[in-house]
Amino acid sequence: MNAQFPAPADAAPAPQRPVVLIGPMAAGKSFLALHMSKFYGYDFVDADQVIVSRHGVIPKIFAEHGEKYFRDLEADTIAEVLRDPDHANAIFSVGGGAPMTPSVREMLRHELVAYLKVDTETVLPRISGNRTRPMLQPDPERRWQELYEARRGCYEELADITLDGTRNRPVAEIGADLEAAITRLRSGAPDTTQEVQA
Ligand SMILES: Nc1ncnc2c1ncn2[C@@H]1O[C@H](COP(=O)(O)OP(=O)(O)O)[C@@H](O)[C@H]1O
Ligand SMILES: O=C(O)C1=C[C@@H](OP(=O)(O)O)[C@@H](O)[C@H](O)C1
Ligand SMILES: [Mg+2]
Repeated sequence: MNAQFPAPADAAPAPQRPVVLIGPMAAGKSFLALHMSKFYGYDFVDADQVIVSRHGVIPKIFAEHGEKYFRDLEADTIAEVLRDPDHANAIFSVGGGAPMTPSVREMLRHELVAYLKVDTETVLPRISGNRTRPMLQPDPERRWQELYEARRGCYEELADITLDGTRNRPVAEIGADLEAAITRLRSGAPDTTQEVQA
């Protein structure tokens, strides 16, 4: 939840901050962040891509070092991106499990956070047979549901903006909603995004 928005009317403009995209696996966070860079000119940063570029693919990190090691890399990466002025204009997608790490959750409380909400009908076809997300093994559909139930409260609590990614909505529509919400919040108006049914 963001402490800087809206700024008091008489305050100097706050320096620009990234917008952090959270939500469950395969909601389309990375896809949406890339879309926002192409269509609206934001910097694109994806925490998993940074980790992979430095440490190799995620299944191998989990297999060789375990989840805790990955979570530490993830938390360090997120902290680094958030303090980098070069990424102040980023739409920053983070992995679905990132907000479950207490230090990450604490960082995100001070940032502008958009939660990409999806329904099972949208997401299950995207993860069926998935072998690249270690947290979904060995039964992606069942594991996705379990993790979603365990994590959804955390996503809801952090969200300044809730994006409707249900019914397989096209990324262009979700992106337009995100752009409108960012503009609204940065201008100091309250977010009027309607809660969606998942
Ligand atoms: N709005 C969308 N419409 C159709 N397919 C999508 C949409 N968003 C994501 N996808 C597809 O779903 C898959 C997972 O998306 P991804 O961005 O990797 O999710 P996340 O980063 O949330 O795990 C990708 O193959 C992507 O092409
Ligand atoms: O939810 C999780 O625990 C994970 C989500 C993945 O990212 P996406 O949410 O982008 O798929 C990736 O960080 C890793 O496989 C763990
Ligand atoms: Mg992703």
